[in-house]
Amino acid sequence: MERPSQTYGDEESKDGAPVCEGSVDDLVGGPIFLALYPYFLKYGGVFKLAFGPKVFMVLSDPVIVRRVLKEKPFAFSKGVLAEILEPIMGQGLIPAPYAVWKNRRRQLVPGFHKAWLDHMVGLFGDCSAQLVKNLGASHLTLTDASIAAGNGVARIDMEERFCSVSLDIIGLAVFNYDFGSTTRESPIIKAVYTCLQEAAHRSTFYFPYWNIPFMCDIVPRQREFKANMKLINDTLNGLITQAQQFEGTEDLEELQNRDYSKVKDPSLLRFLVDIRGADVTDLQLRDDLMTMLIAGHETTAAVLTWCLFCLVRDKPLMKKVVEEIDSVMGPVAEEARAPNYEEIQKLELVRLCLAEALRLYPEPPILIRRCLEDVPLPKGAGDADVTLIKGMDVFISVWNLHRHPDCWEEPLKFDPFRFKKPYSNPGVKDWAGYNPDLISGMYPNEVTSDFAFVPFGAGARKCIGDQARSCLHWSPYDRFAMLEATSCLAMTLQRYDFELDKDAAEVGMEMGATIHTAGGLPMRVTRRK
Ligand code: HEM
Repeated sequence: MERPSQTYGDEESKDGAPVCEGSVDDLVGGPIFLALYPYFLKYGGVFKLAFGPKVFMVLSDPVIVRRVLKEKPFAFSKGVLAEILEPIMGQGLIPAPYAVWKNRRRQLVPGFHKAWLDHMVGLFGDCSAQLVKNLGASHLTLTDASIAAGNGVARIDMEERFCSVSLDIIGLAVFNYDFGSTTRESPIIKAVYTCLQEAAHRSTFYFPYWNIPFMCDIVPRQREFKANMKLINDTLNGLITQAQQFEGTEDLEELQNRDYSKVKDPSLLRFLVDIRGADVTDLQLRDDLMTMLIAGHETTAAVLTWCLFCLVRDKPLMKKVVEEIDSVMGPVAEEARAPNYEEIQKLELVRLCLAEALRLYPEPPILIRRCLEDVPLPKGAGDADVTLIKGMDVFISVWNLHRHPDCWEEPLKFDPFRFKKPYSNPGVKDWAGYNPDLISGMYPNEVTSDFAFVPFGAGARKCIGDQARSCLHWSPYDRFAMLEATSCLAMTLQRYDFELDKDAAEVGMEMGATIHTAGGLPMRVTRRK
């Protein structure tokens, strides 16, 4: 990426980073990660964004991201993100400070062990089968004549469907609670969504008015937030109390080797109650569960939605994907059939398409940190000597990194086959490039790409839904999120053909807007013959 020298910082700052004065129109008119992309192209992989009283360091270079996530993970807190999420997730794993995080992570990771994930593959299949069945039932909204003729076309918002199925999965997996959201609307689901919207609202406000005690009682949206949080907390506390009524074993090896097909409650909550040390409070358990619920469903729904969006716009690629599904799972049958663990391993192209969707449309698109100490940065693709100063707020733009013109050939093109070819660029100092030989298991990651591809984060605080080494007998395929997404996408595409229903949706999404702002993903759905 070539930058004219005069644009390399309008003004040098004490930390050595080029300074970019953000324009109000750019930064408040849409999602901030989109506004940062043109600034990245102009200022490079590290620059300081000054916007009114706020200042953020924006990082979009693989070598620099490696320093922050992998080499110095404990030199940073979650900063602004922790402040926004604390009222919802408390001291859950995502916002938790290091001292709390280290104990909780040690307790939670063994829960994602092989025997449990094997069992989860069955759960992914059951919930996706419900989705597939409901897509079929959607034909009932058409006239009887068109159904009878067997050529009914249903118009369905697939983003909403994928959100429902991933919510049902996470509810059952984490606390054995059936949201049943693919079939009905429940007050608890509404409460969860309203709280998430409130978190998004708070992230755009400069003054945290909700921290003023009486404001929570007089501002209607804050009153609603309080009521919703009470509903969620009462439900989670009820589930924790219920789980505690049964005596379980505390032996980790025994727990990790049990036959889950014979276990009445196979949830993560049950595991945590069985294994928990005397020092873990009910409040900490609640925070952990709430964090899983939020972290584990919209992310998966987003990758499924974007992947389907990209595939419907590339018919030859879609054909190849469907051929792979048919060859691995057999021809379309009357009843939807879920892929088993071995079949998911064979669905390579499906997985690479999901990975490519995560590259182009990462969720979350930005990772937020605050420096707890001064951290000097390597140069990467730039030539400035930059130090992150203690107290500084940092945005790691995964969006920019995944579209970095120095790290990817044709970065804006949806091409899952790119992950099969090596790529290197000596212009990015100390970057080892992309090496497909390093793929072990499901799909490329930060190791394969030397930190140019980090959809699940990296280092100590990497996503727990992408954690493979959770027990003695682990396999590189033991990754909750990708097993779930692969199973769900394969089952959906095995049964239905999809076409985008509205030009408007296409235009909105093409601009990179979030799916929500583009009005979901309206699709015309027809049953495959
Ligand atoms: C495709 C799906 C998913 C994506 C793209 C994704 C992405 C991420 C990313 C980027 C992070 C790192 C955040 C940071 O460094 O600031 C993260 C953390 C986390 N994710 Fe996921 N996630 C997914 C699915 C899941 C699932 C299914 C679960 C739970 C079952 C989960 C639970 C968590 C937790 C607990 C953390 C915090 C880890 C820690 O700080 O130790 N995620 N996720």
